[in-house]
Amino acid sequence: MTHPGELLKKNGLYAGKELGQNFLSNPATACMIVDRTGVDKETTVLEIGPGLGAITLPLARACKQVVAVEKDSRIIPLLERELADEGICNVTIINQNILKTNIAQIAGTEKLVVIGNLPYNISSQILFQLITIRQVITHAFLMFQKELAERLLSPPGTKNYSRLSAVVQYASKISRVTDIRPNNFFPRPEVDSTVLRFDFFKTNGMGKEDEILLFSVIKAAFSKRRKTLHNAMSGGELGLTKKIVGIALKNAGIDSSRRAETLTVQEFIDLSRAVGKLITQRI
Ligand SMILES: C[S@@+](CC[C@H](N)C(=O)[O-])C[C@H]1O[C@@H](n2cnc3c(N)ncnc32)[C@H](O)[C@@H]1O
Repeated sequence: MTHPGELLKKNGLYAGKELGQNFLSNPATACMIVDRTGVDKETTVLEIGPGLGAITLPLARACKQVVAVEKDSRIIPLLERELADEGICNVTIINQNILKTNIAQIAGTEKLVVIGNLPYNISSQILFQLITIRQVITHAFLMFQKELAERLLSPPGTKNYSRLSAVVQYASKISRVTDIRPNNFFPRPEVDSTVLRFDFFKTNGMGKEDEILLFSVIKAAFSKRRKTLHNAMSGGELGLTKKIVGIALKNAGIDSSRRAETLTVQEFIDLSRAVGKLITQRI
C-alpha cells in the first residue's frame, strides 16, 4: 500500500475535510481490522468509503467479493491503480453517495458484511440507514470518532445515553473491537477513533410502521433532555397532547416524572406500543 499522503501529492490531489477524508496510513492497523472481522472466501463485503484502499486491499485478499461505495470520483482512478498493481480483481467500485445507495439491491440474494472507516460527518446517518435495511446485513464493523462510539455503547441511566444509543441498542448488539490513535491516519485527526462491531437483531415482531413510531417516540423523548417525559413528549412532531402522553406513560407502567435517559430499550418499546394504541383509538 502506498502512503496516502504520497499518493495524493503525486496526483496533485488533497484530502477533503468535507468528505471526512482521514485515510488510514498504517497498513498493519488496516490488516488488524480486517483480521478482526473474520471474513472469509464465502463473504461478500460492502465497504463504505474505500478511499485509497487501505482496508480494501487486505479485505479483498480475505473475502470473496468487495463492493466498495465511494463518493469522491477524484480518488477512484488511484484506488483502481492500487488494486490493479496488487493483481486484485474481486472489487467492484461504485461511485455514489452511500446515503443514496440501494444497499438491498447490492446484496441481492446474499447477506452482506459491512465494513467502513466512516466519514465522521455523516456516520450517524449511515448507521440509521444500515438499521433500516439490517435484514440484508449479518454484521457490521464501523469506525467512528471515539466520542460517538462511547455514546453508542452507553447504557441507560448514564450521561452519554442518547437518542442514537437507544435506537442502535434496539437494533443491534454492539461491541468494541479496538481503539485507534490519531497517528494511524493521514491527515492526522485531532481525536481518537474506535471500531465497533454491530450484530443486528431481527425485528422482534415489530412491523415497519411500529419501528417508525418507536423511533419517533425515542426522538420526541430525547428532544428536551432536561424535561420529564411527560413534558418532553407533549406537542412536538408527534403532536400528542399532555393528556394522551400521561395516559400512554401510565399504560406502559412508566413514571411520568422520569427523563428519557433513564428508559431502557424495552421501556421505549412499551411506551411506543401504548402511544400506538391510543393513536389508533383516536382515529
Ligand atoms: C475516513 S475516510 C476512509 C478511507 C479509507 N477507507 C481508509 O480507511 O483509509 C472516508 C471515506 O469515505 C468517503 N466518503 C465520504 N462521504 C461519502 C459518502 N457520502 N458516500 C460514500 N463515500 C463517502 C471519503 O471520500 C473517504 O474515502
